[in-house]
Amino acid sequence: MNIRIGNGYDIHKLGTQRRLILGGVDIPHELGLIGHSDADVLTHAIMDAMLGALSLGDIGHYFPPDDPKWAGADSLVLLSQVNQLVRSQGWQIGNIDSVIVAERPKLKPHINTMRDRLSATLELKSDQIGIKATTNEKLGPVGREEGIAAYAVALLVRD
Ligand SMILES: Nc1ccn([C@@H]2O[C@H](COP(=O)(O)O)[C@@H](O)[C@H]2O)c(=O)n1
Ligand SMILES: C[C@@]1(CO)OP(=O)(O)OP(=O)(O)OC[C@H]1O
Repeated sequence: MNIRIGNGYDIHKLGTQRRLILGGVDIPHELGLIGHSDADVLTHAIMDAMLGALSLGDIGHYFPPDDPKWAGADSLVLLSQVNQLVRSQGWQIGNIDSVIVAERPKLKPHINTMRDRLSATLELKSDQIGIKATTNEKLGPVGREEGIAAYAVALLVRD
């Protein structure tokens, strides 16, 4: 059995007139994440963890932020493409774990929906995806609600 591990990180600024999408879930909040795509930091961190596990580069390589094709992109569509890439090389996902760092809003009520969306996209059982939320205890840019960050690790396995 071959095993590979990867990690991913992303952060986006918060602003008005934007939706807050995390793990493919549209979360009601007065601020949303700013980006070229839908700025779903959790999904971006997970993609980078999967790519990193196989030394396949990062999401900017596959979905360049200056390519108009990805303007407003649904990150779950991009995640599906990364999933196909990983599986096409004979790898399966053992599990993914992640943490979202956000001062507000309270994410706990949305975590299971995020796990359902992500596991459906990745063809996994929802218990193969861990998602936690924590505040940054009001410290730094995330603590000042200037942005939201996410970290992820992915374990890939192959016979
Ligand atoms: N945006 C967030 C942040 C945190 N939570 C939940 O609250 C718990 C305590 O967070 P601390 O940062 O104060 O340690 C955390 O374990 C999460 O369950 C949340 O739902 N949304
Ligand atoms: C997926 C992409 C596509 O533009 O999303 P962005 O919203 O630009 O987000 P970022 O995490 O800065 O870079 C990744 C990009 O490849």
